[in-house]
Amino acid sequence: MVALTRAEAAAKVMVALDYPNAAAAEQLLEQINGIPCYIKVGMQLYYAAGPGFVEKLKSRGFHIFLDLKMHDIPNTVKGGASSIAALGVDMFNVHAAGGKAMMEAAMEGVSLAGSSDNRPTVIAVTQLTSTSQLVMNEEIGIPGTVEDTVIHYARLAKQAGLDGVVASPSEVVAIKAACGSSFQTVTPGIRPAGAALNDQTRIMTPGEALRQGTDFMVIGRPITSAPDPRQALESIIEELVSHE
Ligand SMILES: O=C(O)c1cc(=O)[nH]c(=O)n1[C@@H]1O[C@H](COP(=O)(O)O)[C@@H](O)[C@H]1O
Repeated sequence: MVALTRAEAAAKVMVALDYPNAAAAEQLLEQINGIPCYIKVGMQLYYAAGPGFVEKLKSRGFHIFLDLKMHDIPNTVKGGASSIAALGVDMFNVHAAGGKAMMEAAMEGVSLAGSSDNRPTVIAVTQLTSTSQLVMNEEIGIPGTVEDTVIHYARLAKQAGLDGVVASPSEVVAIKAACGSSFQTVTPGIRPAGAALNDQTRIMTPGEALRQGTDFMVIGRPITSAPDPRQALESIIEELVSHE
């Protein structure tokens, strides 16, 4: 595997700013100031701080993944995607479970918002990384293996014209085999060795995830709940740089 520079490793990490307000998010951004990682804004922060906060982060040069996981009828998702694309974020997501027509509508919404040259990357959530095989089969009612479901959703997302999927790192190799190496994989469920699992079930360490060939790793609490978030992020980057 080709060794990563520190900047390349940092650019693979998407720090999840799961905070209740802009002030708390700003505090974390201050702590990790100067580290060239991606920033993920999810529903907790977006619903509290709004589009203005996202635009502010963009104007300060951050790469933003806006994680609102849209899942609705195609017309509504088209409108939502158009509004998100107009914000100028770099990436956003929808749920693959909404189906192909819904995902195609998301792409249509993006094209309504502007030129295809600088459009956001659009990805589809497959099976949430908090979902175990048992829960998927017995509670949600989807038969088969999690990997089969993830691959089914990934193929559907590709057919709809999306750029990639959100999945667990354990599914990356199969996704790339099914959809091609340029089909992007964004993987939450990342836990450095010894870190608390919290509500995640399909997990891997940063180094293992890198070895699977993931494009981006979404990491929240292992950084944001650490006593020293900057040091936690630095040590994840170090693990990626030194991983063989
Ligand atoms: O779309 C996501 O980002 C996402 C999909 C998924 O399947 N699992 C998942 O954990 N996420 C997000 O990734 C982040 C993971 O956070 P931590 O579990 O704290 O590292 C959270 O912000 C989740 O909302």
